[in-house]
Amino acid sequence: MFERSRPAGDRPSWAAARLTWKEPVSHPMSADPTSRRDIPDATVARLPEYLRALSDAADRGVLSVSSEELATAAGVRPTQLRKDLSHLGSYGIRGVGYDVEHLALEISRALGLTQDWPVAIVGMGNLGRALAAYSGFATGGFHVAALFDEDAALVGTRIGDVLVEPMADLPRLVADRGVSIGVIATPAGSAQQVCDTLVRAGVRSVLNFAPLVLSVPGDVDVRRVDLSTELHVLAFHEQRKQLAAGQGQDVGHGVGVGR
Ligand SMILES: NC(=O)c1ccc[n+]([C@@H]2O[C@H](COP(=O)([O-])OP(=O)(O)OC[C@H]3O[C@@H](n4cnc5c(N)ncnc54)[C@H](O)[C@@H]3O)[C@@H](O)[C@H]2O)c1
Repeated sequence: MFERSRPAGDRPSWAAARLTWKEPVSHPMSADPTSRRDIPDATVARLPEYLRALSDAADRGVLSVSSEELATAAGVRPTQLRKDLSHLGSYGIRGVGYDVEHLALEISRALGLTQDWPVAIVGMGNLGRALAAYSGFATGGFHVAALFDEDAALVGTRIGDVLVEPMADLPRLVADRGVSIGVIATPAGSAQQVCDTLVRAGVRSVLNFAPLVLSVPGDVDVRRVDLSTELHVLAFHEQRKQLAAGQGQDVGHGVGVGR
């Protein structure tokens, strides 16, 4: 159970809180922004889950949470949570726990979500259109700044307020709109070429939905999202459970190399 609460709705919105948040002068990370590099990658990977749990708590009007409550909501051990949050300089208060809003803002700041991130999406097919229309981007400081496709029939159409632009205009629009993150939603066959175009235009962070490993210069970060991989892992565990229950069966599917 979460400890203290106030009525949902009687709190500033996350967006408003993000905009009005002021760094405490004495905070270790405000004194030296480069110290954020000391947060281990595994901790960084768990921070979004903590933020989601805190956001859920705030939506219910909860003011403070214990490390046990937050750990349970995020699906980690309390010791792991405390260790992760110690990298942010957040130790909570004994008997009170963590202030939900303050911790959410600290995590948002550590993740870089307190600033605006213009995103460009390339490939306006089924997936690209769904991503472009996804309103959840805006809550993290991300906004869809540009959309691109090579298909002349799609260029000039709109998804929400944003026009689909031709690939030839990508370098200029990426520069003009300060795009910092590129999303690749093209078929695998064109993803490397699209990635090269984004990188040449100055993009240094790429979210790749196409099923292939991209080659990029050392200063470019690539994250790959692959639902098939997640399903494969689930299938593995499901198979284990079935075998343990004595009902395993091989229905003769080939190995899934043709994603
Ligand atoms: N990661 C995941 O979990 C996941 C889920 C679904 C789809 N996908 C992948 O996402 C990609 C898109 O899937 P989809 O169903 O939207 O495909 P789609 O065929 O509907 O759309 C692809 C779009 O990319 C455009 N395109 C192709 N080459 C291009 C290029 N060189 N420059 C600019 N635009 C180009 C096409 O004109 C088309 O509009 C595929 O690689 C697919 O495998 C990944």
